[in-house]
Amino acid sequence: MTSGDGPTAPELPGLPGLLVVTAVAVERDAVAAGLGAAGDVLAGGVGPAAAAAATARALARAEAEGRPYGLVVSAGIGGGFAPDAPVGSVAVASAIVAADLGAQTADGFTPVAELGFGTSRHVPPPGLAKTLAAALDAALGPVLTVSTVTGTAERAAELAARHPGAVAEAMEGFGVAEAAAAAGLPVAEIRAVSNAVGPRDRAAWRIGEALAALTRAFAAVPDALARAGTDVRGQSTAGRSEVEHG
Ligand SMILES: O=C(O)c1cccc(C(=O)CC[C@H]2O[C@@H](n3cnc4c(=O)[nH]cnc43)[C@H](O)[C@@H]2O)c1
Repeated sequence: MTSGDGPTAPELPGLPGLLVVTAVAVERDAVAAGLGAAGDVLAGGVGPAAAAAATARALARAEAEGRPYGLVVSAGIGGGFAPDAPVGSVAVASAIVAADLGAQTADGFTPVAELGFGTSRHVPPPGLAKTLAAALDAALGPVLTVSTVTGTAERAAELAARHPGAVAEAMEGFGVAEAAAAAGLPVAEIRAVSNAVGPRDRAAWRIGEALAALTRAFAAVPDALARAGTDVRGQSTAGRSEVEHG
């Protein structure tokens, strides 16, 4: 269900709920079309800061209302690293990495953790990530969070070299993960690939194809979560978020 559509699933006390956070409304609707009543879907805005703020607010509100979530998933379209994640495919994060959070000097890039401040990486439960990837026929690897969409082959090569095995980049995962971590909740990230990470060619983005892949992927998520032993149920009382974007 989408956040704000009112009660669509029975309240199941004691079972943790699923919150999926997308950037914009078309992604939210694509996820909700696949997921049905198995979770709440919120469009929280583009970029890590908007995503973190919207996620934190939704989690705090649910907790205050006595219906805490048990799992948070960042989802939407994203750029795919060749050859593992071609356009139209799905990527699941083995790690959610803030790829441009740190310091850039003539000697190169230093992640924020190496500077002694916080972390630039969140790791979803490994069994959950593996099970999701298998069920969704998805590439499994680090998914990078960037504040600036990669637009050159040089930058794509730099990111791939710094993050071996990276399968995708997007702009919200790390923000969602920071909010989930602050609430003590596990996080996952699922991206449907709309474009290749590389030289900017906005006309070549296949957004419709990626949104269709997102819907198909989320139709398989409830079974995958059950298989992974992550027992989540749709919340019945989520109100419309005041932080809806799209
Ligand atoms: O065309 C541009 O220059 C441009 C600049 C900033 C943002 C955009 C967007 O369209 C927002 C991207 C939106 O979709 C996700 N996304 C999709 N592909 C990528 C990618 O290759 N790299 C990073 N993010 C991507 C992202 O999560 C945003 O929500 C366009």
